[in-house]
Amino acid sequence: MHIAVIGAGALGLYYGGRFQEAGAKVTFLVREKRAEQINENGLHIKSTKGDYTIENVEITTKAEEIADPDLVLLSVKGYHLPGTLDDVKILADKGAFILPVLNGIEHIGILQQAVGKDAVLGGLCFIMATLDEKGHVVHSGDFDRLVYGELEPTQTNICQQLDELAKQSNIQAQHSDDIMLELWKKYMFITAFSGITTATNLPIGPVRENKDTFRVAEIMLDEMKQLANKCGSEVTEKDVESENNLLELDDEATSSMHQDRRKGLTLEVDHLQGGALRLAKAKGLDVPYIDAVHGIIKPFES
Ligand SMILES: NC(=O)C1=CN([C@@H]2O[C@H](COP(=O)(O)OP(=O)(O)OC[C@H]3O[C@@H](n4cnc5c(N)ncnc54)[C@H](OP(=O)(O)O)[C@@H]3O)[C@@H](O)[C@H]2O)C=CC1
Ligand SMILES: CC(C)(CO)C(=O)C(=O)O
Repeated sequence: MHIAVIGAGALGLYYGGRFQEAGAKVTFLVREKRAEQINENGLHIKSTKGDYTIENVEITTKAEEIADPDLVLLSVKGYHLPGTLDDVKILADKGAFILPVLNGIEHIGILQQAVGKDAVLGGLCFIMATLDEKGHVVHSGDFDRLVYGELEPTQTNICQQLDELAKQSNIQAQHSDDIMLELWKKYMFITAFSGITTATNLPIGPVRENKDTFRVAEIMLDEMKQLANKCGSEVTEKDVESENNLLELDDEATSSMHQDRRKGLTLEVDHLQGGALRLAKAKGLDVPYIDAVHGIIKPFES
């Protein structure tokens, strides 16, 4: 399989690297500055599951130069999605399916509108990864689950090819038969987790210790469940409980959004909490806790 990775950031480099390690052909489509950094330092994975250096790195800054892609792994931040759409179209026109792994939900509709429903798969990840100063990915924690699945019946074949590749890869992979439900469950969790850790500027331990603070996160989970239901996804109370790994995370665990706040980087506030508010408004649903937390974290967005 030939995989084009758009965004050789934390997730793109990690999963692209793992797929290359398993024998896939992987081309990274990057922007100029990242290309210079990769040419200088190469691409390397530092991971609790074993390090890996990508040999014979294939990078390009032009989507037109990528021949016969089967799959595009789209792993940019939500605020960079509009800037990738021309390249996504070029690659979809060459016959590639698009596997977005962004947190959130709005990007699915945006991509479907750009390249048609048949080309867009559903995908998400559970992993803690970041780039270091050399542009190498550092994977911490012991999980790296990639969940993917068909949003349209025409996507069975490419998902089966991905199953075969995933079996050979050093990652936890799950082919879901209801990827929309999985996307909503992750969206529910990440909206609450990133919201509360970023708003308090604390990891989950101290948040959990203070009942009044933790209750805010729990109510956000409930509001997200109601939103998922309004949007046609049957997230249940049981899903809320089992997705509520807020209770099981290590005390120091925090969201990638909170880590980005600590580093002074741009945050995905509009893509995650902002997206939830737009959807809630369209469905006539009140989500006052998400609204309040969105307001609190907005000043740190950029
Ligand atoms: N990191 C994590 O642990 C997790 C992240 N996620 C989600 O995954 C998504 C990706 O996050 P993450 O990998 O951390 O983000 P990163 O910021 O590490 O990587 C994104 C990369 O996209 C690149 N990029 C942006 N626009 C373009 C473009 N037009 N063409 C090519 N490359 C581009 C950026 O490159 P440049 O250097 O050019 O700016 C950057 O390297 C987010 O939605 C995040 O919420 C989900 C689970 C865990
Ligand atoms: C919670 C976590 C680390 C799980 O992948 C995540 O998605 C994020 O913080 O962005």
